[in-house]
Parts: sequence; structure tokens; C-alpha cells
Amino acid sequence: MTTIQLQNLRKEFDDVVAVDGIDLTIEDGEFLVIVGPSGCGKSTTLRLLAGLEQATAGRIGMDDRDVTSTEPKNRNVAMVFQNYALYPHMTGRRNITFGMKSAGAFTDDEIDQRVEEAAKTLDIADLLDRKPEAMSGGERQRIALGRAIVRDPDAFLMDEPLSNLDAKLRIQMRAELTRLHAELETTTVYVTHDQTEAMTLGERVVVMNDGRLMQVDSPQVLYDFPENRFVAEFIGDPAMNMIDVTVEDGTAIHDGFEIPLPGAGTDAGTPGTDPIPERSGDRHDAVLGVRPEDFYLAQESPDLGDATFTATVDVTEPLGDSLLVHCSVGDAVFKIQAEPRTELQSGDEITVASDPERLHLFDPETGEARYHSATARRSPERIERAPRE
Ligand SMILES: Nc1ncnc2c1ncn2[C@@H]1O[C@H](COP(=O)(O)OP(=O)(O)OP(=O)(O)O)[C@@H](O)[C@H]1O
Repeated sequence: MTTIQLQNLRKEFDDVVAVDGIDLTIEDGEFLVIVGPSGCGKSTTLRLLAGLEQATAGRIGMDDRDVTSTEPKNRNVAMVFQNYALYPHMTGRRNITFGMKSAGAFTDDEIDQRVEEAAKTLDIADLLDRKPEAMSGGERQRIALGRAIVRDPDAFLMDEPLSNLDAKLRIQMRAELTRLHAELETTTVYVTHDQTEAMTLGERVVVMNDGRLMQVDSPQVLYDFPENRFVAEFIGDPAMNMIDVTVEDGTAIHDGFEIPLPGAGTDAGTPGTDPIPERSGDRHDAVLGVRPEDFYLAQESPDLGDATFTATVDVTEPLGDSLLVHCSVGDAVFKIQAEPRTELQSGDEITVASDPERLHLFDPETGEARYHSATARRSPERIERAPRE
């Protein structure tokens, strides 16, 4: 069982700052997912943890040990890679045991016993005598996981381990990884660029961009209370709509609509963000964030209340379980997730309302969140969080 601390961790490659001063504690037994776009520094962070890269500055601690400069083989962590990294000429069993045998720290009986246990846990008994060329991608990744498990490491470090698998297998393996983690309770750091994967796997999710941490929270908190535009737009699919508005008297105003912001200005903004002012006559620019699933069509929800507005349908996009309606009002374009069989044509006028409990405002200059509506005030998890400095 292991706690991992990253303190002001930095990695430069020539003139590229891949990791730009990260502070993060990974709790004992936690499943932590690092997610972000390509090039944001997530693999480098993982490789620093594994000792495959040397930090330019900062410290990595594992429990009480400073491992910043410790050789990879002395860190007792097990890496699982996207390309499985199996030896092609060895059987599944040899691939699993090779590291243990060469470490010389285990007897043959111990090795056999651990392979049996891992084979049972991962359901790979019938793969042990096959070579990787005779295995599917999913089977190879199970062998790679077996190799990680038998070492009984202090932590698993996984770098996009499912991205070479087809969509169906990926979903199945996600469930297996969750089960495996519940069984082994080993501290796990998992890197992916796929926000859906991050949200389904992570107990906590780190969103990274440009070598920095944008937010570290549970999937639900990231979704409901993004601390900035980057997180708001990265988490959730289809992405959150962002519309330039003017805020006045607790209302978000745009050419063609006025959306009341419940609680705005009554000191009810999210803890940790500035409440937006409501003094009469105080106008300021903001970016209104509304998820496509938090806009509604009047024809589907007759009880929308008064705060509706009219928009024009641009195009519709069937997504299977919903219909994505691209529409516009004035110069604002946005998306609405409607029922799958809604009949709409380009050019149709629609009546739209938004869920008053799921509105967000962001600072147009900095992108920082300024306000989340009512749901924010109901979230005990969020309210207990210390305000940001
Ligand atoms: N060995 C290296 N030499 C030079 N630059 C590097 C090296 N490794 C990574 N980088 C650069 O550091 C930055 C972060 O790379 P990293 O691989 O950590 O990103 P990532 O978030 O894992 O991206 P991806 O999802 O594409 O793998 C990128 O700009 C990358 O080009």
C-alpha cells in the first residue's frame, strides 16, 4: 500500500516544458486517472513516476521515501503500456514470469503460485502456453496485466492500456480493471486521453493541459462544477455550450434570450468562486456555459416555465440514443440534446429552455468559473472543499 506525492514536479525536454510544476498526492489504494489532450504531459508524468524519465526539478515521494532519483527497478512499481510490450518469442507464462525470474527474489514455487493466482484473477489459464502472436489484443493486454500483478507492486502505472482494443472490448476491459482494483486495492495511476474512460474508471480524475493540473476531483464534481472553461469543455460529450453574454440583475442576456441565474448575486455562487454581483445597473461580460443535455425543447417538456426563448435549427445529428440539434439565436450557436426520434428540419423554429439548476458562468478573460447555479449549493462534497487561493 502506497501514497505517492509529487511536489513541484517539473520536466523539460530542451525548450519544451512537458510537466510544469505539479503538486499532487495520490492516496493509498486510490485509482487516479490523468486525462488531457495529446501532448499535455500525462505520459511524461507517469514516466517520471516510474523512473523512466528524470525530473528537471521537484520531488517524488513514495510513502516516506524520496524516490526522485531512484532507479526504476528499485521503485517497486509496475508499468502497463498501450503496446503491451510483450516478448514475441516467449509464451504467456514466460512473459509473466520473466521479470520475477531475472530479479531472483522469488523461489520457483512462489513464482508458480503467483502465476496460478494471477491466471485465476484474469481468467488467462488457457493463454499461458501460447505466444503473443496467437493472442488477440485483449488477450495480450491480460498477459501484460498478469505480468504486472505477479510482482505485487506498490503501485500500478498504466499508460493508455486499452487504446489498442476495439470499442466493445475496451468497455469490457474497463469493467475488469475496476473489478481488479476492488480486489487488489493497489494504488493505481492511469493515463488516458479519453474523457469517457477517465470518468468511468477514476475515483479521482486529474485534468491536465500544457503540463499543468487544471482540476483534480471526482468525476461527478468535474462534471457539475468545472473550475474553468478548459475542464468544462473537455469533460462531457457533446461538449458544454459556451455563449458570450452580458450579466445584469442576475440574468444572462444575449441578443434573443434572457436566462435568469438563480441565486446569482445573493452570495450563492459556488464556494471558491466569486459570487457574481447583482447591484442594479452593474453589467459585466461573461461566458454562459450550458451542457447540451441541460437545454430542453418545449415540444418535449411542456412545463418549461417562463424562461424560454426561440432558436432556429441549423442541422440535426442523430447520435443513436439522442438527437443533437445544432441551432442558433442571434449570433450565438449552440447544441441541444433532444429525444432520439424528434422530428426537426433545418430552418425550423424551436422553443428552448435551460435547466435553471445547471447553469455556469466563466470569466471571459481568464476562463475561471465565476458561478454555478443551484446544484452547486446542494453538493456537500463541494461545500466542504477549501476555497481556492
Ligand atoms: N523524449 C522527449 N523529447 C522531447 N520532447 C518530448 C519527449 N517526450 C515528450 N516530449 C514532449 O513533451 C510534451 C508532453 O508529452 P507527453 O508524451 O507527456 O504528452 P501526452 O499528454 O502523454 O500526449 P499523448 O497523449 O499524445 O501521448 C509534448 O510536447 C512532447 O512532444
